[in-house]
Amino acid sequence: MEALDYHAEERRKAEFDVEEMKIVWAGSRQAYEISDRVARLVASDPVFRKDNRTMLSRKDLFKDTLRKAAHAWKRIIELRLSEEEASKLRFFVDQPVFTDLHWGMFIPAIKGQGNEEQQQKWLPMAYKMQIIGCYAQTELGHGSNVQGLETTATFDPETDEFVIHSPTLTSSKWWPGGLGKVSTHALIYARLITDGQDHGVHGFIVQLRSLDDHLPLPGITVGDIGMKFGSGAYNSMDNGVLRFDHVRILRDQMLMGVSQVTREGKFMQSDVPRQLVYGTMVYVRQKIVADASCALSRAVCIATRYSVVRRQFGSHNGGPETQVIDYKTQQSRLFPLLASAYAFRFVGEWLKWLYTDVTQRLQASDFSTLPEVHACTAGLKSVTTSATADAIEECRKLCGGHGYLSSSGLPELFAVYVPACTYEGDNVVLLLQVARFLMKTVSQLGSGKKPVGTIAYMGRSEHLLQCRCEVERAEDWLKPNVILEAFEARAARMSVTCAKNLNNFANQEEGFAQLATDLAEAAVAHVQLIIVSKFIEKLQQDIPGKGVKRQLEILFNVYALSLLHKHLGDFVASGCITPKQGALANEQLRLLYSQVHFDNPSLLLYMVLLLERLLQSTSF
Ligand SMILES: CC/C=C\C/C=C\C/C=C\C/C=C\C/C=C\CCCC(=O)SCCNC(=O)CCNC(=O)[C@H](O)C(C)(C)COP(=O)(O)OP(=O)(O)OC[C@H]1O[C@@H](n2cnc3c(N)ncnc32)[C@H](O)[C@@H]1OP(=O)(O)O
Ligand SMILES: Cc1cc2nc3c(=O)[nH]c(=O)nc-3n(C[C@H](O)[C@H](O)[C@H](O)COP(=O)(O)OP(=O)(O)OC[C@H]3O[C@@H](n4cnc5c(N)ncnc54)[C@H](O)[C@@H]3O)c2cc1C
Repeated sequence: MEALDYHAEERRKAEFDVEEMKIVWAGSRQAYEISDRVARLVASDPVFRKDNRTMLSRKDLFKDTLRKAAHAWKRIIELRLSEEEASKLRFFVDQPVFTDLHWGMFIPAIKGQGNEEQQQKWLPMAYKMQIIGCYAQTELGHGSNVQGLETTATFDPETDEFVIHSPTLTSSKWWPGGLGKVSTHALIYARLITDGQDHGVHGFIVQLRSLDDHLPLPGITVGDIGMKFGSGAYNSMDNGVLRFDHVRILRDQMLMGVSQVTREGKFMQSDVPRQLVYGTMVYVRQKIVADASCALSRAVCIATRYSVVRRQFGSHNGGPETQVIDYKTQQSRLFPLLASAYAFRFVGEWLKWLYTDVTQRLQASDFSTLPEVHACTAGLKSVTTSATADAIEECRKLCGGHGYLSSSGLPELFAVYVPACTYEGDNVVLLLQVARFLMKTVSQLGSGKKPVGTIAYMGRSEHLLQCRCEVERAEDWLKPNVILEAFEARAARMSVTCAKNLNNFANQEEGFAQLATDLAEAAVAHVQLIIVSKFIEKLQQDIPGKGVKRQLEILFNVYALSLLHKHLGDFVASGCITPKQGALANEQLRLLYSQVHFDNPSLLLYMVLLLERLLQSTSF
């Protein structure tokens, strides 16, 4: 049977309503319709072709990218696409490009950290792309440590200007996307200095290139930092280097939404947390979580198609060989990745709500949920991108030799995706931020301050440290409350143990440094609990369509039980489950794999409906 006929056959065998499942994946019928419409628009437009990407030189790749970006902008204007449709179109063009940072960071930063006048001045030009902006925070010497940045912005009361300067080689801005060739402006994060006093890092809008001839302005040295990982991939992006030699900007070019400098040079810190200067990073981190589910679904889609079509060994009496998807080892490697795509999709939907909620609260000067939002965005960005990067590599291996071919789509997908573990915050550094939040919560347990939201379970830690999971048979692991309690007990035990061990150190900072690995692992346990709990909440919603909810329940159990199996040591050490109960969980997982199989290609292949036209380079 031809591969495509087989796919059609597999779809027909689906025991659930594929059309409704597409809506679940997209988040709503409207979102699905927009995605499908824009995906068809991109797939049918030869300008957006991708199959030649890995064969182009860096220069031709960059020209090709500029051409696509210009064509995308032209189509957005011609078709009067909405902001959501335009964002989808840029997403489906699927090539790292300067507009990612212009729309994804430069504009959000002005909206989040600029005052009303600055928004009115800069946003209209940015929306019309009369100026192109980038987000220039990282320097050659500092990326993770934002408070270590060296670029200076010194206020000159004589002229009512800031002098932007790169005092050292390591203060050179290094990495900003869009900086190397395209951006006319940058959002520069620099040390604010007034009257000899250093007020820490703040944002400044600085013009880099002339709007007439695009040449760098006086005092500006700017260029591209060169080839990056792999051919094609992120080399379509002009990540750049930038140095300032006493460049003067007007005072009103400091973003004044969070803090201000008066005409007299007085620094005014509004009564808002200084960390709002980091707000754009929080915004992007929550976007990256949803993006992880997309990248993961693409890799799993390729690996599933291969696994359904590929046959190897097992022929009897000249009959067909065995489909590799029927091997238990293939299933145990592939199906948890399929389940993870859904898990990340749903937690990404929730995180978008959490971010929207905190944005509304901030407008009412309610900062109460800011610490939790920071911990959730940092932790989920870290855990989902690490898992997705590992999963894309696993999908390559699941496809045998073909997975290593560019035409499989996997090498390019891997090369474009893996920097997500680094940009917008190194994943370990972000886990340590989560750990800091966990330790602070544990330290306050006796204070009467009741933990709420995603950390509420910590308020039940006394019970959780004693609880024993009620599992006597494998099918007991199919109960969401049993799984949830196991994950809560594991996370609580790991955090409380770290907190106790920290008390063995006279100096908390020294203790945190010595226990950093344990703290990072406790952070992972906390974040995985959030993902599991949001999947459960999704299943508690009304999910229409024949068999759709049933399939999602199977995927939930595959996701949770495969994690439990992978981290069994943590769960058993927490005392909440016994080795025998762990074995029963693994037995249940094996049973689930056989259920997922018969629907798997349909589950996956409907996702292909959205993406296969974009995986033009996938040749099998
Ligand atoms: C290709 C596209 C694919 C996917 C994306 C899709 C859409 C996205 C849209 C647009 C983006 C486009 C493309 C994305 C691709 C590439 C872009 C990449 C851009 C970048 O990389 S920009 C640079 C990113 N850099 C970082 O993330 C730096 C990481 N470091 C930090 O954030 C900080 O240095 C720190 C948090 C590690 C430490 O900060 P600090 O020293 O000031 O703070 P402390 O650790 O001392 O903590 C003090 C206190 O503050 C709290 N805190 C810290 N941070 C925050 C925060 N952000 N919000 C709220 N609170 C915060 C901390 O918890 C402490 O509180 P406590 O109560 O005192 O404990
Ligand atoms: C493709 C790409 C695009 C980018 N785009 C932009 C952009 O547009 N704008 C921008 O400003 N930046 C951008 N960046 C830079 C990016 O944000 C930084 O690289 C990132 O924040 C990591 O910082 P770093 O490079 O200093 O890594 P480092 O912090 O030097 O990390 C190196 C190692 O040190 C470890 N480490 C560091 N600190 C600690 C600690 N306290 N405890 C334990 N371990 C620690 C890390 O875990 C890691 O293993 C981009 C980077 C990439 C790769």
